[in-house]
Amino acid sequence: MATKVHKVAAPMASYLIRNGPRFHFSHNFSYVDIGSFFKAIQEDLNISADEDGSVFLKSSVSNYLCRPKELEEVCVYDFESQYVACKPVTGSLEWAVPHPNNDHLKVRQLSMERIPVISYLDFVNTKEFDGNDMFCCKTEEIPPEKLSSMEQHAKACCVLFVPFRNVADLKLNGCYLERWRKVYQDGKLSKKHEQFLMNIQDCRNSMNGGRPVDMIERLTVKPVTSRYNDGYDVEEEDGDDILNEAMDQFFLSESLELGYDNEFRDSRGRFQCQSILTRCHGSHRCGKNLVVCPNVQSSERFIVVEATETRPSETNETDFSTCNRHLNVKALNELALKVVTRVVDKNGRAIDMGVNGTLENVREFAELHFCHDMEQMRSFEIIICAFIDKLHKEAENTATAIRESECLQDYSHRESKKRQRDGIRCQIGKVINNKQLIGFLSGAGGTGKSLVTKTVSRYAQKLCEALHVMFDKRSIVVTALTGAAAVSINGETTTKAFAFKREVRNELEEFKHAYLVIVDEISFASVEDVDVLNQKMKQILDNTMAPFGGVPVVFSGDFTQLLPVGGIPIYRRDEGAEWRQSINVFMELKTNHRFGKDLVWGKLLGRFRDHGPTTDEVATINARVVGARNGPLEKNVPSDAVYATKTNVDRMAINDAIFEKRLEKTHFTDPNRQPPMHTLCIKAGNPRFHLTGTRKEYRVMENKAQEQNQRHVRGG
Ligand SMILES: Nc1ncnc2c1ncn2[C@@H]1O[C@H](COP(=O)(O)OP(=O)(O)OP(=O)(O)O)[C@@H](O)[C@H]1O
Repeated sequence: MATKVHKVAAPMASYLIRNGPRFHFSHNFSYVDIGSFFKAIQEDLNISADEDGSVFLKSSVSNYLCRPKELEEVCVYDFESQYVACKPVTGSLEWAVPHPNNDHLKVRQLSMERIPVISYLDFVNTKEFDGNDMFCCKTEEIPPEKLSSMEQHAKACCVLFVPFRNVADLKLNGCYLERWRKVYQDGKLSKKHEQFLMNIQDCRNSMNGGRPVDMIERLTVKPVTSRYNDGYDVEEEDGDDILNEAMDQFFLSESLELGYDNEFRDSRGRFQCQSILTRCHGSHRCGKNLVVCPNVQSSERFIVVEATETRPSETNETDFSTCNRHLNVKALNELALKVVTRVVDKNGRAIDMGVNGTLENVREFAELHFCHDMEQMRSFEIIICAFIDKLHKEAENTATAIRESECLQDYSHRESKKRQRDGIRCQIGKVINNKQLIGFLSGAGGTGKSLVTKTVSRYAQKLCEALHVMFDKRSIVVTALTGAAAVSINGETTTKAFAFKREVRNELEEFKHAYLVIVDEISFASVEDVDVLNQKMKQILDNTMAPFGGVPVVFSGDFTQLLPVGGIPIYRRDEGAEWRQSINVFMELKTNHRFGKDLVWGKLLGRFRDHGPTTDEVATINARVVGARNGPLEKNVPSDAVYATKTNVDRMAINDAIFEKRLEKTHFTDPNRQPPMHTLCIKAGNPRFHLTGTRKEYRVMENKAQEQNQRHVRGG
């Protein structure tokens, strides 16, 4: 890790370690190649050199095998972390067995331990022999296929933690497993080594397990077509059973001491699953999923499902077996009659609800999610109605085939359903004036633009699921002009989604079920960007007649925020006229929700945006400067405060200061003491200044790095 606020994940830390020259490290590393030990074992650990003196075994292997007599009881792990083969110095130890480089190398103990870097791929996943028993303690009869993976696992463990000179030392009764078992049972494995092994095994066992899928792919809801045929009952699944099961899991897992890891929503979007790394001695577990309800505060976890509308589906003639990606009018008819469930808290307040695509339902959903913000509610209504309208259109396109399959049904019954659906569609269509929506969702930062677009996706996802229609990253194409904005709305960049930088290939298949396109951070778009988007969408969707290929589009952003890099902004009177004219709905959000805890500040920023600062407002800000007269004191700045700085030099200085504070708490001033294992300090700069982890040296290095960077910035 680097500082309190800038943590480096394990893969990045490992990358930095491997590509070190540019960085300083508080700890040293040594690579333990267990693979070469395995290879040497095959050759019976036979160390020899031929006539011209070339060594048969890898040096790390021969170093260990010839280690001095004093180190007889030292295992590979400790040898690699505490000793080194080097030119003879006072106090260095003699090899016990003639070493291939006997004449110019001896063994010396390091003053500062190194961290052995071990590849967990050399270990076996303990799931292969059940029970996650790393120490292979279970002695009951083991099936032969499990025995061989246990043996392999025991071999790796023995090589690392059992002192040996020859293969016989690693085996008992001819097998590694017996030796490893004995070592553990005799208490010869230290607690420290046990912990290291557990860490390695955790990495190995969790490989490819629980890795969250692509953020965008997570949205995909696959249609479940067989449910109806299997007698699947909507009311039953929406009822208490699923909830009780989820809550059972939740309470069960709460009793454990857990560290949270990944989070993802279940496919129904109702519960949030958290996958957790758990670890217990003995019955060693690696990962676990638990389910919580995302909308409920911890004090209000008891929730019930209440079906407020109990009108049952009026027929049982549903046949969704043909329904896959394709919508049909019948499914839409059925949906309007479906029970709409609401999840309520213990006080009876609704906290989540089902969807059925009617205008009434859309409005209720909006009320639930936007807490009386009328502009947000209206914007949501317009955008989601454009989506639903497109769904109806697609259903109409597939209607011919469906009608044929329905020809044996009672004509009048079919007609009455059609009338009902036409009524619903008419209401939805009116909201968007029966036009292709090309909307602009605007509002200052914090007014909830992202929340509106996310809620649209949420409703759409639920609706598609209820319709048994595939919902994926192309059902609503969520894009943003910048990568950072794209990540924050779980989308992709507009450039990537619409092939800005390459020829359009055959994307129609991928996009033919696109019901809505969202383009966020539109202030970053230049006039050319919008033009390219229009052309590309026409090409991809194979529809040159309608703007943007005929799919509803919502541009979202705030022109008082950042401008395009190097292009002409689209709000310019002349150049952006075409874009402005294409917009047929303008939605502006006005209530700022980001500053709920500091309304004065929120209002002040709002006025800044609209009119520029007044003298009084400048005075208000100055009164809040840390250290100013009557202003807040530095010691009162919360430790998790976010800093905005103008230059990288300031940013670095602040980060360094935070890090320095942490070191004060965790590191010793004595340079001879080992830096603690919990913090690995990696710092860019000149590697000549070696970071040993003491506070004093760190400060020296920090000043040098600072100086260099200052020079760099000034010079550049
Ligand atoms: N109706 C609401 N009720 C409560 N909180 C809300 C509401 N609308 C938005 N928020 C909260 O306000 C914060 C800002 O919302 P959001 O990020 O959607 O704004 P934004 O307009 O997209 O901002 P920016 O332009 O900076 O990206 C978020 O934490 C969001 O959850």
